[in-house]
Amino acid sequence: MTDHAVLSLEHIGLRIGGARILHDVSLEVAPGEMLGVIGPNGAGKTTLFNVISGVARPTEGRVRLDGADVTNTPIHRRAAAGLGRTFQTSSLFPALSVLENVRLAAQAHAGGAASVFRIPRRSDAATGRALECLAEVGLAERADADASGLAHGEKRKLEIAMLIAMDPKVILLDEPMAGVSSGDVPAITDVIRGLHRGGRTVLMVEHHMEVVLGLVDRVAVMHHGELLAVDTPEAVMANPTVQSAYLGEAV
Ligand SMILES: Nc1ncnc2c1ncn2[C@@H]1O[C@H](COP(=O)(O)OP(=O)(O)OP(=O)(O)O)[C@@H](O)[C@H]1O
Repeated sequence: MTDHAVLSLEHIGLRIGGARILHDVSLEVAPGEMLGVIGPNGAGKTTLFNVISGVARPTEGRVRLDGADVTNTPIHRRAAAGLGRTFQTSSLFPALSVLENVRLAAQAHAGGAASVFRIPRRSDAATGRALECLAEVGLAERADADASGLAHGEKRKLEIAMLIAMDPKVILLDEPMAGVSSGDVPAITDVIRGLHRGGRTVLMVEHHMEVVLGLVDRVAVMHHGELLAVDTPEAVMANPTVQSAYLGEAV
């Protein structure tokens, strides 16, 4: 491992029963880097994110966050150490306002319990932080709307605002464009680009190839649980092994 990696995977392997889900995956991610993870269906992308975030334990190898071995660290402690994963839409509180949802995330990060029964007062520090996060994703003017009334693309922005409120060093985005209408793709792309500009490290699994190739510094290509290539988008697109992994389809 180099001194510079904010996230480091060392020879990660995962077997479930007799099945080899991940095999010898080694990867180093530099601070502030944006890395795309691509690969055909079933390649192991989501499982790799599960290993990084602590949802799954690898059967071989180590995960390091800022140099510290977090391989056996539970999910919530990894989150407190700066590893953030997008909230799914199902984790929004639909009856609360957009602002209140983000404020709960800010409050949870500050050490309070995220509960609908303990909503902090409007004037507190968490409110200010929540408003900043909403401004960062372009949702400030929707602060008072009910979360349930948001359009799908706006909900995605709200999920990202809630993530920012947790102040993560490393952000994992699992298919941020899934279910997003083509009209909303440019706006969500801009929000993700903004995360990166803020100096955060972002890893993104995404099937929408144009989005990935247009956003990331490097692309990691997975196939059958192994890392086939990690390189710039241009080099990956030109890589014959990668092309054959996609069964001859244009990448
Ligand atoms: N808990 C599990 N038990 C058994 N097999 C599993 C388990 N979790 C994942 N797998 C298998 O591991 C492989 C990788 O799955 P994973 O969801 O990580 O792939 P993926 O690249 O994210 O796929 P997709 O692009 O379709 O989301 C698949 O063949 C899947 O069926």
